[in-house]
Amino acid sequence: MGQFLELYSEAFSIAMVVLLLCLSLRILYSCWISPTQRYQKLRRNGFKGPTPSFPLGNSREMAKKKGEYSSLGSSKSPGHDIHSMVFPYFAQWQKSHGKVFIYWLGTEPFLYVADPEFLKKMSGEVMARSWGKPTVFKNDRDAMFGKGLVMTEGDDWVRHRHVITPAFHPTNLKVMASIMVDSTTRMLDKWSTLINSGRPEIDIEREITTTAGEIIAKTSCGVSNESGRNVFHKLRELQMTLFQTNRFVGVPYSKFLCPKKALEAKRLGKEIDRLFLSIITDRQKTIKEQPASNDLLGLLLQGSRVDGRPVKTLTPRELVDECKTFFFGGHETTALAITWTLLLLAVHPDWQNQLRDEIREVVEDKEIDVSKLAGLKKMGWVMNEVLRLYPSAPNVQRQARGDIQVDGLTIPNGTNMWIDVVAMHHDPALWGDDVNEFRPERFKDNGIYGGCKHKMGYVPFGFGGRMCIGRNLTFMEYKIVLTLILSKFSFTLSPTYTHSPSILLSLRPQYGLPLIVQPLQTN
Ligand code: HEM
Repeated sequence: MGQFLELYSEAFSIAMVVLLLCLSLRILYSCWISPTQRYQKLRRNGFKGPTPSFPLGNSREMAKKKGEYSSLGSSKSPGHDIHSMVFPYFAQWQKSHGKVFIYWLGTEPFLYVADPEFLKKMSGEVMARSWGKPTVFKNDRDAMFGKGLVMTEGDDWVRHRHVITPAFHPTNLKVMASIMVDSTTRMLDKWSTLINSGRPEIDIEREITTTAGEIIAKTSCGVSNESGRNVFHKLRELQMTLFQTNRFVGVPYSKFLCPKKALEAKRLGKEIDRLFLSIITDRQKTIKEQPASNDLLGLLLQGSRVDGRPVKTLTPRELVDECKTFFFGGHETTALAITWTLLLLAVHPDWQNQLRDEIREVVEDKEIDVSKLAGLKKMGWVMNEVLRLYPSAPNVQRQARGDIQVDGLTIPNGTNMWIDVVAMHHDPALWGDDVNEFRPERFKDNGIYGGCKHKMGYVPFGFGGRMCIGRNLTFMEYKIVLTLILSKFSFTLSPTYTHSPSILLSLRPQYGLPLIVQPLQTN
């Protein structure tokens, strides 16, 4: 017996040593050998960039530059030259390495691209289904997007996009207009009450974000007030948890460096999944009895039934991820586009008046008729110009799923891409000397490219086959919300506003947007 125990403990010790050795080799490989090999391959291919240190890559330098900006960057008056405010490290590196270079988040190489011609050639080499999304972000944001459309790849992406695209058809979106009108009207009634009680200063960012959250809760999966608010709060909490202490993206095993954050994100993610799953199963149960509902989830559920029988499309688990994707991707981006618009209109009262005149002409003081929204041309230019100066989605990401050739250079398989939308939208070489001025009329005769010298230089909704699927929903919501606000109120910038655009996944005003709001004088 004693001999057996001795043999057993010897075998156990050997197994432990082998296990530790394997673990150390694995850590050594992921932290050192693999990144060094990739670094050398990129350099051999002619890609330069700031020198990384392992295992943090360039993250420390980025955090330092960001910190320097935070102590200097904000100002009282809104200047629109924001690239060096939001991405001070990229602005600095561009000076020494040009518009295409490699930088490192932890041990992950990122190809930085702010050159539209390079972007055109690179995207011309790859079909939409063959693009990947950076694995580091997929892992980091799993609780938020799961395997929803934003993060899927290959055949799965084709299937998801194929099933979801019809739901965003303008005919389906039209019936959502009344939800948008109702939610906005409720918000404006609240503004009237605030103004009447002597409080005309309103935090517009918070108001618009809440209303857009309510709109997306109803238009995406038909959830109204209480359950919608619940999901909305949980998603918001999750976003804060994930992005406020986001120092170690790309660093191997960084989950273990911030275990509290990782556990909290997991807990919130599971709670949100449970809420959505119960909404979806309830809807599936009632789909036979109830008439078709017109929200996105209802359309996806109807699409998955032919002659009353289910056909192979999206599973309940996949629908949960899509609902999360619509909910998150759909409300904040649109809310911020409206928020930045109200800032710009507050400092350009001439444009406030021009839009009001246009609304009077096109909508004629009647109830909003969706078919007339296309007639709000100037409002369209304003939206394009706002998304140029303050793109809600400040970057677009990809990952190479095979070697890509561009101008004789090889971008190796696995390289991540970071397309700097803010840089291209603020590049005087593409837009001219007035690049940092608010001039909506630049979109008047120049269509959706606004006179940009290169068609890939204006990409607020991304590019190629993976371009934003929700843009028509945004156009409609933007025009409805703005029409209702401008028809009732005028507004100016509050002296308490501090201009500090910053990134928390989306581009937002760091200290909110306080405006002084007044009811319009009726004649
Ligand atoms: C101002 C509003 C919006 C902006 C600026 C915006 C921006 C973007 C951008 C830049 C992308 C990435 C495109 C690419 O990778 O090339 C994207 C993708 C996506 N957006 Fe939007 N978006 C907005 C509104 C919406 C709305 C309202 C929804 C849905 C309700 C939505 C759902 C999605 C989805 C599902 C994708 C992934 C598409 C795919 O990979 O196939 N977005 N959006």
